[in-house]
Amino acid sequence: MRNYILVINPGSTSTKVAIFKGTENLKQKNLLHSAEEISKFEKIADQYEYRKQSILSWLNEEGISTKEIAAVVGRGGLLKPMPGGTYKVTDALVKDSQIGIQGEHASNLGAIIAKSIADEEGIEAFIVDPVAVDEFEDISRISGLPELPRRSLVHALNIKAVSRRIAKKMNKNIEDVNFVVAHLGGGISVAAVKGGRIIDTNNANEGGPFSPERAGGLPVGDIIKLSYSGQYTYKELKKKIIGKAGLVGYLGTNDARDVEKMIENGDEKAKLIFEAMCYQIGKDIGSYAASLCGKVDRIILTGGLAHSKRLCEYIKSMVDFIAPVEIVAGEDEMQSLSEGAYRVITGEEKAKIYEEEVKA
Ligand SMILES: Nc1ncnc2c1ncn2[C@@H]1O[C@H](COP(=O)(O)OP(=O)(O)O)[C@@H](O)[C@H]1O
Ligand SMILES: CCCC(=O)OP(=O)(O)O
Repeated sequence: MRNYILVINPGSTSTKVAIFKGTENLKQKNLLHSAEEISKFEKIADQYEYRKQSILSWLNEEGISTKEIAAVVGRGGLLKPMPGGTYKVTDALVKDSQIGIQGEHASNLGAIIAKSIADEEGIEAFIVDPVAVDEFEDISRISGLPELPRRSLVHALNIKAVSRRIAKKMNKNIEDVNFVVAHLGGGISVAAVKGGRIIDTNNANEGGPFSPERAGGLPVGDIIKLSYSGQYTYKELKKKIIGKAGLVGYLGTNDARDVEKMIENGDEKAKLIFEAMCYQIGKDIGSYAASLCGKVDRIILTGGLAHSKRLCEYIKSMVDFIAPVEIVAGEDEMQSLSEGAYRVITGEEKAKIYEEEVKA
């Protein structure tokens, strides 16, 4: 009897897996991948077989047969720019995930692994609100250099889920409310969400505030100089900006809890850097409030960093003149993935087809 939905959420150092029955989370595990293990692979897509086997072993340990799974749902990656929603994983979607059409990121593995497990069982695979969700208004795409348009690469899954949750709490339809949502995790997205659509955001990999691991927006002239300095290869500089910058670059840790301990022990540098991160987040919230012409019903702080009282208080003191601030600490990605698949399985929503939705 096929009763379960298998949920797969690949991150840079772990793969979160869960088994849902309907919308109830029955079992969840964070399968950790050591830096040593991951570094053996040249490209992210090469990790496919290794991560798939970890998932199958976990199912085995839990005594769950793949014959009990009705559908598989994965986090969607850096595909072609696409509208939000639940998508059936087609061959074209898998191909673009393998290529990493907008870049390399662990989320590209979600669709690849989901489809492979689903195909072996003759069932369907889905992704929900992938990182490549693009609902930008035309004006948001203009960067100042015609060759380099601004791109929407964003924590769409959690941003849309918390937006739905807060709209419900306000007894409002999502179409009738505007939010500025800051997803504050390993990467940071600050987004203007107008009636449920993400109409503008920073690129969470390459712009916006600096984050626990990422540099965020950098002075353009200086980064060109650094690129040609001979100090770094292309790969080294990319890795530095995405994984060895932000809190890691200044303080040697990506764990905000460690930084808070340093501050409590009187470390002035740690205080300055932590507050600079909060300050940059606050400034971007103000900027996206302006994108919404100040018509902001709520500011929402979410992601792992939103567990930090110090961080939330700092940002609140900067932005609560704009709108009331809601804190949704952590993220609801596994639940949101399962719900996206469930809405399709139960016929409440029709799965979108990638090839029909994306521009050629
Ligand atoms: N209770 C907490 N207090 C302060 N910071 C926290 C807490 N829990 C998690 N964090 C921080 O949140 C960040 C990770 O956020 P998370 O949303 O889990 O990221 P990702 O899913 O992108 O890896 C880390 O810097 C971590 O230290
Ligand atoms: C590339 C945007 C998505 C992102 O940054 O995700 P993580 O924070 O999970 O790396």
